[in-house]
Amino acid sequence: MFINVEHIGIAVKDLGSGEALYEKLLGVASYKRETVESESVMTSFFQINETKIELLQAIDTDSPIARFIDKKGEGIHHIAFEVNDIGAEMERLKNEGFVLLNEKPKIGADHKLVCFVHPKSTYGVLIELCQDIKNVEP
Ligand SMILES: CC[C@H](C(=O)O)C(=O)SCCNC(=O)CCNC(=O)[C@H](O)C(C)(C)COP(=O)(O)OP(=O)(O)OC[C@H]1O[C@@H](n2cnc3c(N)ncnc32)[C@H](O)[C@@H]1OP(=O)(O)O
Ligand SMILES: [Co+2]
Repeated sequence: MFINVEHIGIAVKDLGSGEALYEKLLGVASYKRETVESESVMTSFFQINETKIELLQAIDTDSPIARFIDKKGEGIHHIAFEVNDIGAEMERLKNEGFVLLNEKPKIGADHKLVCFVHPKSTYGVLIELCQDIKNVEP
């Protein structure tokens, strides 16, 4: 089951400048920076009540963020939904014909297990599913 929009991912060339601008815009500071080596990204999170913004900078040229910015420029990169059971939701979406970008849930930022749905399945929007690791059945 999808619960809510967990975060909106925004690709930026430089995290420091992105943080300065979003701090000015939102009126709150980033609450954490986190590098996800497996995704070749460095992230910075802002939270306004239940809504989070995730700024993403590539940490190498092979990063999906680097390719995205090369192709489309800086801007909204993905929408992440919190789900109650990422394994079950991946199965359901696969059966519904959505193209998943990873076979199994993978470790994301901010203590989450994540999976991505190919934008070609979703009218051009990269969708991320995420489940808080503390809510995952052992
Ligand atoms: C996990 C840590 C953190 C978290 O929240 O926990 C993150 O969110 S990390 C975010 C970065 N990681 C990912 O995005 C992983 C999933 N993404 C991918 O596997 C690729 O980026 C993929 C498959 C979406 C695109 O791969 P690539 O750029 O190598 O391929 P193409 O350039 O050929 O793109 C194919 C097609 O998709 C369009 N595209 C690419 N990225 C996006 C996007 N973010 N939103 C919408 N559309 C996108 C691209 O323009 C191509 O379309 P076409 O019409 O063929 O030009
Ligand atoms: Co994300």
